[in-house]
Amino acid sequence: MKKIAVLLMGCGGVGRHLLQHIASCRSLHAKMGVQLRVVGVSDSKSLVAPMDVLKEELNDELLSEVCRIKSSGSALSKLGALEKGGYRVFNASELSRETEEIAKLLGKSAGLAVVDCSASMETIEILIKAVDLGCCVVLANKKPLTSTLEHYDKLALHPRFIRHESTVGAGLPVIASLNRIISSGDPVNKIVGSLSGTLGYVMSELEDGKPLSQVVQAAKTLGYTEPDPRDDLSGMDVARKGLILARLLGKRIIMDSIKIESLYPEEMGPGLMSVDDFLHNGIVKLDQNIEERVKRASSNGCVLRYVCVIEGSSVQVGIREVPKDSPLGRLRGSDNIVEIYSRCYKEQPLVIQGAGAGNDTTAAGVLADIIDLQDLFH
Ligand SMILES: NC(=O)C1=CN([C@@H]2O[C@H](COP(=O)(O)OP(=O)(O)OC[C@H]3O[C@@H](n4cnc5c(N)ncnc54)[C@H](OP(=O)(O)O)[C@@H]3O)[C@@H](O)[C@H]2O)C=CC1
Ligand SMILES: N[C@@H](CC=O)C(=O)O
Repeated sequence: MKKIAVLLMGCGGVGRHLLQHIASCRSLHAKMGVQLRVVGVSDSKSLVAPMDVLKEELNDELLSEVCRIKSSGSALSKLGALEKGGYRVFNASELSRETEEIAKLLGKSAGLAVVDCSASMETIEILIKAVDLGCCVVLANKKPLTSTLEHYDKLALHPRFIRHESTVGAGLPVIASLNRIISSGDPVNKIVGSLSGTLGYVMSELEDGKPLSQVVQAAKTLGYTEPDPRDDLSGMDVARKGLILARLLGKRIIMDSIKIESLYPEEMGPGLMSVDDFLHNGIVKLDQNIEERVKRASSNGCVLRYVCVIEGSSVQVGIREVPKDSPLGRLRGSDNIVEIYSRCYKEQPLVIQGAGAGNDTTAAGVLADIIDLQDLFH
């Protein structure tokens, strides 16, 4: 049986679903000859790990307790250090050092998949160290790959050791499809897509006459939004996905070069308003303007979609009026659509479409990525 050791950073909606999927797929994975050993779970302030990561793992009962504690809104540290329970809890000041320690112990020997299901910039350093120590990395978090080109190059140094399918299109096989096209030498000329589950859902609900403030709240409850929904509404999350795809195509682009259209004004930005204040008081002020835009588009036989276009060395993201009866216009709910134009897919693009957000599908994408690494483990 091949054993894949997994260290999970981030135990929010996606991370918890991943742990649940790992536990519920035990017998399926056993039939495939693979066993996942969870040797660490961290949130923003603590890390829980077995006493001896070389021989032990966090059992499913403990993982279920981790999920219960985190879904109740508590910190992982609530688990307490019950040494006789066979695990240890490290605090915030020990978090990075102990994560690195586990990477050192396992990276070059049995192997380790360091999985980033946080939404943090702070994981970049530890991910780079993990790569240096021979670990594999699996990302749902888009921030590491959309940081500086220097960080990107370090993370993507060994392409066989990195998987990040869920960073674009959640569980949809966008990255895998693009990698196949790239490795066949088929030049990609253009990618057009609706890459945000949140904005797709928001735009199609607005068509049904619902106010923006209400549908954004619903998207958050459904697990589609980023922890701060302004990351979606600013277009930043889509820009990150566009940048990840463009960099995969070999384009040396940085975030500042991307033209991004925001759905809210600067004075409602993160530095100036809390998330709660924005959701309860700020966003209602935007209802009328977007309602008028939706009506204007409708009178032209169109609907609004938040579109990403990658062509040449340019990435642009913003609202477009598209015909109701077009592939983009027919998109409903949190579905994403990605059209890839290349030499082989010239007149008719390769189209990938389906659920593009949600904790379940995103975690499924992460799990498939981990299993895809199995040939690197013994
Ligand atoms: N939901 C979706 O549809 C999709 C999400 N993603 C990506 O998945 C990621 C997770 O999203 P989601 O689960 O909704 O986010 P949540 O906010 O629910 O969870 C984030 C988790 O990360 C933890 N965290 C923060 N900083 C660190 C750190 N330095 N080290 C370890 N853990 C840390 C948080 O800890 P604490 O609990 O202490 O705050 C929290 O447990 C995001 O990057 C998102 O962009 C990608 C595709 C689709
Ligand atoms: N917030 C994102 C989640 C997936 O990346 C989205 O809405 O698409």
